[in-house]
Amino acid sequence: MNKQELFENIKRKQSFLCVGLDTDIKKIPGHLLKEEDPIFAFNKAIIDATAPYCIAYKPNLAFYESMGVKGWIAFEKTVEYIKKNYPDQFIIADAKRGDIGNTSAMYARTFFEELDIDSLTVAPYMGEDSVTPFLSYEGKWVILLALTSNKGSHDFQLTEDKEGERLFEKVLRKSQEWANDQNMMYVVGATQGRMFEDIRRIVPNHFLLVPGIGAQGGSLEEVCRYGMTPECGLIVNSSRAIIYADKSENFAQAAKDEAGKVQKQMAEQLKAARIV
Ligand SMILES: O=C(O)c1cc(=O)[nH]c(=O)n1[C@@H]1O[C@H](COP(=O)(O)O)[C@@H](O)[C@H]1O
Repeated sequence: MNKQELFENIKRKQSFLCVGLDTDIKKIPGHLLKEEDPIFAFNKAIIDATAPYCIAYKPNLAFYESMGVKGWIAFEKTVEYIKKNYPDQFIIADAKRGDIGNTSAMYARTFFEELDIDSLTVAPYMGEDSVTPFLSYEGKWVILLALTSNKGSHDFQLTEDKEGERLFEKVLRKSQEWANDQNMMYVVGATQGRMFEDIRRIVPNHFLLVPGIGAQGGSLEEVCRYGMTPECGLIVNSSRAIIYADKSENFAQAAKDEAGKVQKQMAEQLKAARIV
């Protein structure tokens, strides 16, 4: 999916919500455990319930890999299900990969050839040759970690060099030598508030993947105030607050209600910015 198609989907659905499929066998409703593949059964119900309100899904690989082969199968089935039934959804494999060049090339093959997923989160800290193997796939996206939502983002990302440039700023600046706003996005946590202003000075047109609303307490309103562009430029993720809104047999309806609520707030933001 290219940038223009993504923007068209955002306008049509009046939403820039990404539902995070962080599916934990210990958190899903008990009645699903008798299903042959409980993780996939849960994801399928969540996807069917939330698809009208979102434009992207982000399965986080940690939740699947923690279950070994069974988890990997559930992940593949989930990706296939979205592609077959909701082909307008942008799929993000949240795997935070990146390694020496020939190893990154194998990760790229896994996610972009074998699974044919739209995008992958990538860690930038091994530098250019660890990122460029992901960039040779037409129509695929690298989503590079820039300023993350967690407390530990202060440990490295906010440290300054002698010239006063912070590490996340260096990541944003340097990586533009490798890619552009048609094949790279950046992760910026919703908890980072006014930092979005600094980020937009360096990357005014790139899409940002913004996790951290909902369970982590980030403010959608603040993210939009400081981070939105004329083409929206935001994909805002919420995982736990949507998929575990209710742990009874009513879980899918509760996820639908929660996604619907966030979509309404997003529609208001898009209207206020005169995007829709
Ligand atoms: O790359 C990510 O998606 C990510 C980056 C970041 O800075 N913070 C962050 O929370 N995430 C991911 O976004 C999701 C957030 O989940 P909730 O806090 O449950 O909405 C998890 O899958 C995290 O791994």
